[in-house]
Amino acid sequence: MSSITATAPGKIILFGEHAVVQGKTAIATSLSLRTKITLVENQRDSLVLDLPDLPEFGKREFSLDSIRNLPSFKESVEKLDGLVPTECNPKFISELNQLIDIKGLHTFLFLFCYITKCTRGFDIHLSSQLPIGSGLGSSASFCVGICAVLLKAFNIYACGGCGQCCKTDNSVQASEQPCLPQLLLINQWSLQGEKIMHGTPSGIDNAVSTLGKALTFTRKDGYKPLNYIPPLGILITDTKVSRSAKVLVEGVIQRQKKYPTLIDPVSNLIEQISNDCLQSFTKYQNDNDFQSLQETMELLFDMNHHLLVGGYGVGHFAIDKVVSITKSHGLHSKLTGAGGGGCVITLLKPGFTQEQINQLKLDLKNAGFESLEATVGDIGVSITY
Ligand SMILES: Nc1ncnc2c1ncn2[C@@H]1O[C@H](COP(=O)(O)OP(=O)(O)O)[C@@H](O)[C@H]1O
Ligand SMILES: C[C@@](O)(CCOP(=O)(O)O)CC(=O)O
Ligand SMILES: [Mg+2]
Repeated sequence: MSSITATAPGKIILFGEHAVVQGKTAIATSLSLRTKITLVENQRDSLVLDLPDLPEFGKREFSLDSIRNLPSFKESVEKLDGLVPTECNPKFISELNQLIDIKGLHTFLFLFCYITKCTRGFDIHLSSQLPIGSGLGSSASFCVGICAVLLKAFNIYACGGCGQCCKTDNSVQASEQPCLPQLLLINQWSLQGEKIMHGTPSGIDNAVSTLGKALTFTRKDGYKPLNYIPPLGILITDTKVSRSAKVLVEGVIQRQKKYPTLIDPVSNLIEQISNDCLQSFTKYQNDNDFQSLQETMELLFDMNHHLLVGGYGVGHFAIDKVVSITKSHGLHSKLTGAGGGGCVITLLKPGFTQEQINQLKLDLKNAGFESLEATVGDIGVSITY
């Protein structure tokens, strides 16, 4: 078998992070920063995994027997159907922890075992343009890429193997976004992986990494593609403060349980912010009044940010510093993703010159932060084979 490669985009959440876990509407768009995974079958009945972005792991080899012999392996995977995404058996997770105590590897090995049943050996390399643990959905793009290549390698197709998913013409290297049924299968398997990463993920991160472009999301109704988003200028700044999305998500859940009368109004107001954003997008499509759109978006950024910090408690002094620096340039910012560090998004003004952007980036750099150049609305997961 020749190699199979998948790339999956990261994302920014414009509005609604954490509130989406509470069942509210969030709006997310994909980024041009992507995770790439390449898989080649080997004849050594082993899994050779190369994760250069995880220095504590690096490159290691697992004999498939060391996984197959885990006590609950057989009961966990033997009855599985690759077309039916299944949540990980908690017993199996604790046994994987005996094998290796790095959470991301539990996610990888869970997806590998449940989708492939450890029947064949592979050399796998995964790396990303995304900062890890920074609110740009690196975990989701990690899961989406893994699921895409494994389902492809084992010819597991929700569509039964349509022409879009199974190019037979060997003359050219096929590079395709899988068909929608296959995208939905990848998305659902990825959500199972995100459950290990995030504990209680809403599903928005894996949805936008799978489908790309922009979408609205609620836990009840899932995703709805956004057919149009205005050409907003967004600067992404990484505070370089690492944090655990799982801990932050759990913290908001516990705070809501403890103070429902205080937190539910916060979530309801964030829902209103998301809805007002959608209305402002539609208004702009009709009246082309960018000034009015910018003014509304700046207010929505400020409100959502302060509700995340004051209401959900997911701020951080480094985030405050980034917001303050951008404010000194007359700009409005909000944390994106789980918070507690990670990334901040800043709404650039239409008339901002490159010189002004460079000065802003220099001020942020001098304060110890790193600004990322990325465009929004990239395509979703893509497979080359
Ligand atoms: N390129 C990568 N290589 C290895 N592991 C990765 C990579 N990207 C993400 N991960 C996994 O995802 C975890 C980060 O997930 P999370 O805390 O949700 O951050 P994010 O906000 O980036 O999604 C990492 O700790 C690691 O386990
Ligand atoms: C905080 C949350 O709304 C988004 C998490 O984003 P990230 O993993 O920090 O990129 C959690 C979720 O929706 O699963
Ligand atoms: Mg994540």
